[in-house]
Amino acid sequence: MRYISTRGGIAPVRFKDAVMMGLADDGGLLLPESIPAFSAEELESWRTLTYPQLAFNVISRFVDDIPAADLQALIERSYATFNHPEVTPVVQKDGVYILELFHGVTLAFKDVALQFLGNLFEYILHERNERLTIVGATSGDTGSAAIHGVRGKAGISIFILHPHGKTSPVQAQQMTSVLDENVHNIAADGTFDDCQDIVKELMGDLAFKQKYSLGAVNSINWARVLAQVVYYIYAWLRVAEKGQKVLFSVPTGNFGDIFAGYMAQKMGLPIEKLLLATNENNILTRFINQGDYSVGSVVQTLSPSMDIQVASNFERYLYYLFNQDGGRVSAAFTQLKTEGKISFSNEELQQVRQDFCSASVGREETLATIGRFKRETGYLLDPHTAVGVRAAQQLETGTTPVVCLATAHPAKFGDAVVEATGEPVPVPPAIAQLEGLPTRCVRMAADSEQVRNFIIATVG
Ligand SMILES: Cc1ncc(COP(=O)(O)O)c(C=O)c1O
Ligand SMILES: N[C@@H](CCOP(=O)(O)O)C(=O)O
Repeated sequence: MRYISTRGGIAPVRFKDAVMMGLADDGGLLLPESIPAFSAEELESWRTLTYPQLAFNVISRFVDDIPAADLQALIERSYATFNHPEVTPVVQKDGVYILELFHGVTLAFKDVALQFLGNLFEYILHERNERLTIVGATSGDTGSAAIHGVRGKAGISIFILHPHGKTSPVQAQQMTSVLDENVHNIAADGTFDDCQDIVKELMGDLAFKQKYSLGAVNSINWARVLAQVVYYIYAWLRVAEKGQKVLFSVPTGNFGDIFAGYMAQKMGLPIEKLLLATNENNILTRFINQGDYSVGSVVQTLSPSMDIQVASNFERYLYYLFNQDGGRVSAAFTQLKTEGKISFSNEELQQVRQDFCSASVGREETLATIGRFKRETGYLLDPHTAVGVRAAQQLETGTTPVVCLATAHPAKFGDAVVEATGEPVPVPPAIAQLEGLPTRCVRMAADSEQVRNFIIATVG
């Protein structure tokens, strides 16, 4: 399988090179040259597979430069760290299915892909005898999952930028209490979008990227999206009958998670609709419902990991929306830079509404959903998941099974959950043990030159 850029400006690369390249060298995002499909019969034959077995079946279709036995071992090692035998179990509550994606080491869905990516990096670096300097941006969850995916690994240094004071206290503690020598946290005075811009700018400086062997852990890295495709299929196998269509509700920020669902659908998974749920940072909801893709300011909400305006993976979707025309994608991003918006034709917007539906859920509705769900089912939702659940409950779905992605454990966002329920949140050991741990973090302006100099001074 070869990978191409959404902007059409690079020669195709193979999987391992795509993983190491992260952001495509022409500034675009990497995608497989073609999408491997599965049949309804094949899907049926996967019903009895364990999560790692299914992951191998799906991921191996996109990878032809790692021997099967090595890939299988790598996948098994990645999911052995999860504290649930099913890895991503599905539970049924109040008429919807909840796909629990928070049983990994840092209690958020990011662990599903970042345990895999950490092991993949280690494998490729060992094979090539190379080093890697990871530069990543986080609104709270990617950072801790990436740090836990690569902490202590030989040949890897990791620099994670988060917006100072804008993550939950648990998220900040999870990142900054990791004191391994290869881990460097930067608290930037700005928003997640500022942090993501810095990462893209540094990765876009090809001389710097090459000299310091920069790598990406954000979902700009194709391997992140690929690993996330698996749990859509896993969930479908648990809730649907042969051929039955399912609706997935996806709390959305950077568009990586819902794009993985879009890929699963393109591979052949019977998906009725992907419901894109946003908090008050609702640019993508405005886009889907009104065709208005104009960038606003990031606002702080109860679901801080979704406090994002410019979603990086939206570019991957645009590539398909624009009939795989890299020139049109480049033009769209030039327009975004100069005018702060992207314009679409009526036909394109019609297609968007076939692919997605969308709703934005505000603070009061999020709190009310967590409170009501707890009272009526005894189940605690985190604020991100609550956005997806509320969005789904507003829809007329008839007999279509609805799967809501539970993207984080509620204890990561204790303040919001206490405000919603009036009760303390049971704290899992992974969070309880963080209390009082020493931390290390450098605070800096959201300025790419300062970050660049810090990286140079640190890795030498
Ligand atoms: C808990 C949680 N929910 C939802 C999201 C949104 O996912 P995505 O950025 O892939 O759209 C994030 C951040 O990525 C998150 O950390
Ligand atoms: N919500 C994310 C933001 C980064 O998203 P990614 O999927 O592109 O890594 C976070 O928690 O950091």
